[in-house]
Amino acid sequence: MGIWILNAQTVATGNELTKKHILLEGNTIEQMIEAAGALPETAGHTVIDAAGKLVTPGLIDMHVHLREPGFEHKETIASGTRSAARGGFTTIACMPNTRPVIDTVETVKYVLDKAETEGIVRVLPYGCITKNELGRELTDFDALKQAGAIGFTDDGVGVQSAQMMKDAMAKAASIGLPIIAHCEDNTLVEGAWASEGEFSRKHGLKAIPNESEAIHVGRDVLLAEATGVHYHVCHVSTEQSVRLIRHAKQFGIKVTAEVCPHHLLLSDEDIPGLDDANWKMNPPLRTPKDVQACIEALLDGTIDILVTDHAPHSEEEKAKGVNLAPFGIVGFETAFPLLYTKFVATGQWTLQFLVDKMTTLPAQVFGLPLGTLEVGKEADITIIDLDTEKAVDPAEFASKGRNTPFIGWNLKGWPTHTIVGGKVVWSEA
Ligand SMILES: NC(=O)N[C@@H](CC(=O)O)C(=O)O
Ligand SMILES: [Zn+2]
Ligand SMILES: [Zn+2]
Repeated sequence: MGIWILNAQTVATGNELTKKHILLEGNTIEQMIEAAGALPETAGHTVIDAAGKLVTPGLIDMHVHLREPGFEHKETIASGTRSAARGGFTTIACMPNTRPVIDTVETVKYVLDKAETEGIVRVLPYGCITKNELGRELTDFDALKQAGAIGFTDDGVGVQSAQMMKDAMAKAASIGLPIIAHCEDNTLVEGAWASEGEFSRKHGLKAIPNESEAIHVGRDVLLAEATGVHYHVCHVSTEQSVRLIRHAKQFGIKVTAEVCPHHLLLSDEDIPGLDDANWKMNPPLRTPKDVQACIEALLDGTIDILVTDHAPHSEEEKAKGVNLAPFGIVGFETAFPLLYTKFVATGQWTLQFLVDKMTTLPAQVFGLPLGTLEVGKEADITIIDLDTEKAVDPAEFASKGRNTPFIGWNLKGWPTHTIVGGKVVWSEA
């Protein structure tokens, strides 16, 4: 018994949609037929009527924090994957800044086992670049790869030593896995949480300059050139980083990059004040000029993909005030509606552009056999209601985290069904 998705509106080119009936059997897409004339014979199958809805390849998020092991009060693999599914994501790649960090075979296996038993979407773990993310000693890349790590990153902190980064890149290149870099020079950011801009000036705050990010990007593209590694830049947020990535790509350096919805939709000038830590994230919200540069970079392909950097924290932690609260905001359950409403519904992006940046392109960048709607491929599918407008209400989140600056935003583009390997893992109640 399979699943027939009837009258699915799939993305053709631009904003054009093609109506199809799609049959899922086992874990694969078995048939896709033009929806014209009589309906297919559906007896013996589950039927989902997708009339009027958008049907896309399952969304892929290559930068998320699931917090397990160690920070289960913030999120677990169970709650995090439910949050992902509710946001339409079928595959997520999780960062290793847990406790313990994911720097051993055992911890990689722990995450994969938990994902298998308690998760509801595909979970791909990254391993640490350095032991304990301390920047002093490389982890065992061969062993971590063997255990299932899909790349290496010390996300949460930048690798401060150029020599350490170069060694990491050389090793990663030799085993064909990417380095995913959180770009941040610690000597330039100490004690600050807001970026250099109107907001920090107005409030007399010590500020994080754009160079703190871009210095690492500039250093690392040179090291990537020298080592031949696939180098992927995390959460790009500055005009300077964009410029360096664009330049590196022109020279044929194997660099790819990601950007988060919040760095495309919010600037430092939107931060309402000093009493809400839901506006505190790393990298910080930058100036309107940086926001514009990131949007342009996504449009011209300098930035390859969209990610959420879903970073849940508890309400108690975020209530400590802007100076003490941890950096980070949740992202799974608002990403698609935010981007659809603000960029596609306003006519700035095509639907195809948005969907590609969240499906086909992340799969391509990381070499995953996912991200397309084709017969014979994995039946990972997201069904989305593009019409119903609803306000963001964190109380409805499946995530344990409620830390979002987008509370109350009226959005369209809410997922209604998330299908992983031919199974409906989440659907709207
Ligand atoms: N993005 C954040 O603000 N926080 C992330 C760390 C990170 O992605 O660097 C976290 O782990 O909370
Ligand atoms: Zn980071
Ligand atoms: Zn992160």
